[in-house]
Amino acid sequence: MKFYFAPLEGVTGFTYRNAFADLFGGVDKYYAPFISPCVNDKLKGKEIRDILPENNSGKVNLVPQILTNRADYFIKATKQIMDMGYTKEININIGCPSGTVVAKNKGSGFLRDTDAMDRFFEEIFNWRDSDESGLDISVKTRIGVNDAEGFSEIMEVYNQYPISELTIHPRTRKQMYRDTPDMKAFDYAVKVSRNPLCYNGDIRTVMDYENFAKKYNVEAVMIGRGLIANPQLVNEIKGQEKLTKEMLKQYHDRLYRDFEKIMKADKHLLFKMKEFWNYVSWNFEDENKCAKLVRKCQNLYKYNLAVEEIFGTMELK
Ligand SMILES: Cc1cc2nc3c(=O)[nH]c(=O)nc-3n(C[C@H](O)[C@H](O)[C@H](O)COP(=O)(O)O)c2cc1C
Repeated sequence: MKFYFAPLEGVTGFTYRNAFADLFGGVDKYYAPFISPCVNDKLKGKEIRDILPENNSGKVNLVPQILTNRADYFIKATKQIMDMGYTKEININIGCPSGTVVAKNKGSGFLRDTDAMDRFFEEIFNWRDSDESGLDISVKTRIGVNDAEGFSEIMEVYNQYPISELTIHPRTRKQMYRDTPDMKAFDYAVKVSRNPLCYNGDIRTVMDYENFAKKYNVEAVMIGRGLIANPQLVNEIKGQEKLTKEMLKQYHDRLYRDFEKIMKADKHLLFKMKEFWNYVSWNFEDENKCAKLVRKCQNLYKYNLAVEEIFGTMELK
């Protein structure tokens, strides 16, 4: 099985990925949060900062991701990204459920128009084949907008193109991150997909992974929140030691130091670290108390006291 780190916009940026790869690793590929190209000729500044090779450690096997429903924007952005050295694989985001994205028929909003998807893929694969670059084009998708009824039509579109890997997060846009993944829809994809599949969704523990792997014979799984919460998860799956408080403390301190260097104001650092605890508190026996201790901090002084209390007095599950 291959293991991929899912992209989480605002969370798994380069600072985060570099620290993770140094301290834990074990992941075959890291998918970068989406870049959304627009009418401009070039992606600039903030749009590409996250994937600049100089910002990404050599330990991070990074796959850039593009969010668009326009073949011309995709091709233009991909050429620029390939010039930066990313010539192996580009991923297309057809899953983002955010309101502003869906309103523009992008991300999971694209799923409501399978004819438009078909035209988009035809154009980009024609370009890819004529370019002879050998670039792999992979896709990360949800299973529908309001329900999964149109999923067979969506799969029909994917099946017409040589997508190098189709990652399925079996939720609809409407579900956002609620409920459980729709494994019936995933079963259907396993049955009909002509392209290699990767599963994504709610793998948070070794047991979750083992239950999945017992049942499915896919080549890869992509893990997001579970791996942010427990950075040792993939290593544990591979039989290494369980996450310890010391590992978690080291990870915390590294991220704190690295974010401190690039954040302009204390409140930004505080926000970033609170976000980290949104996930990491899952590991603690009393996860609600842990989350609350951090959430109520109004400044870095109080935050540091709270972290000291957590690591000093609270135990992992
Ligand atoms: C805050 C947040 C940001 C996300 N950003 C992206 C993104 O940029 N691109 C993408 O394909 N998916 C994005 N996702 C979806 C995740 O990659 C993943 O599909 C989802 O969290 C389900 O997997 P998990 O249960 O392993 O976390 C995001 C999810 C969250 C919660």
